Amino acid sequence: MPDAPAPDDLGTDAAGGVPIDLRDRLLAVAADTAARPLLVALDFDGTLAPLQDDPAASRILPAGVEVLASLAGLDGVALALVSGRAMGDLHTLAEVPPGTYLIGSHGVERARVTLFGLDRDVVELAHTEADLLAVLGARAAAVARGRDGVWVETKPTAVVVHTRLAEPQDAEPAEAEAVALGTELGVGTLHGKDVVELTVLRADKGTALQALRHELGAPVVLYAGDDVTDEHAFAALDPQDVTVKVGGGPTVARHRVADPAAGVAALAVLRDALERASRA
Ligand SMILES: O=P(O)(O)OC[C@H]1O[C@H](O[C@H]2O[C@H](CO)[C@@H](O)[C@H](O)[C@H]2O)[C@H](O)[C@@H](O)[C@@H]1O
Repeated sequence: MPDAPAPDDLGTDAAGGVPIDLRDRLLAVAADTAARPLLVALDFDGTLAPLQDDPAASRILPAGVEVLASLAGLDGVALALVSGRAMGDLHTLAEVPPGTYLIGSHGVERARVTLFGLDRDVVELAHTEADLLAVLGARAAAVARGRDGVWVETKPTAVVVHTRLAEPQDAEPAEAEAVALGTELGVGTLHGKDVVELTVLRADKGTALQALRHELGAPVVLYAGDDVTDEHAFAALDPQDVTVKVGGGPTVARHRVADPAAGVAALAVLRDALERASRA
């Protein structure tokens, strides 16, 4: 680690924010008719949508909305968002076209966008899991209590202790206590960017993404993500797949872009090359 170029190296040969190594790989995938259907799978927060203090304010960059719509309209391309967000939240915030697959709650939830709303697999908690989630909510609230900027997000299968708005003297003990709470209660614990997520149903993005690619029969997957939880997906994918880390930090991804805008620019490179290939 890291496999991908370090963030400081990106500017040296980057064209339009898209590093040359990544651009060349995208052009090769677009030209390879055996790489169909091509599954383009993308994380949401920090990848398509720049990080925000308020999670409800997150939106995909406008250029990203446009490129996703055109990618999804191409023959031989399947589009998926793979997020830690709860499914309802993801569907509300993500402006993606009908046909898009949505994987939410880090792989617990699965749905497909249709013209008439969401076609989704319903996830129901057993009584013991629902009771555990209630205990988690109460205990996580106690972790946040009295700490400025620390708050708790509740999801259908998890709770999330957020610390983005907190100073280190509040954030660090809150995160440590949240991790200890997960250990004490024997639940799944995911440590992301200024969040500790405690979940009663364990899943990971890598397992969910590989399941989707096998269902679709996709020989090649492009996956881009920015957070520690996206490393599960990078690690689970195959050598022929295209893995892109967005931003800094250690990664097993093969490629790196500096930020969401550069990630969207890379998707535009792929879209343009696929359109050229379809006309050839
Ligand atoms: O897998 P993702 O799509 O990246 O979702 C992961 C978590 O995203 C949200 O939290 C993150 O984004 C927030 C808005 O930009 C930011 O305030 C927070 O610090 C980030 O960790 C979401 O609130 C979580 O539930 C997701 O698990």
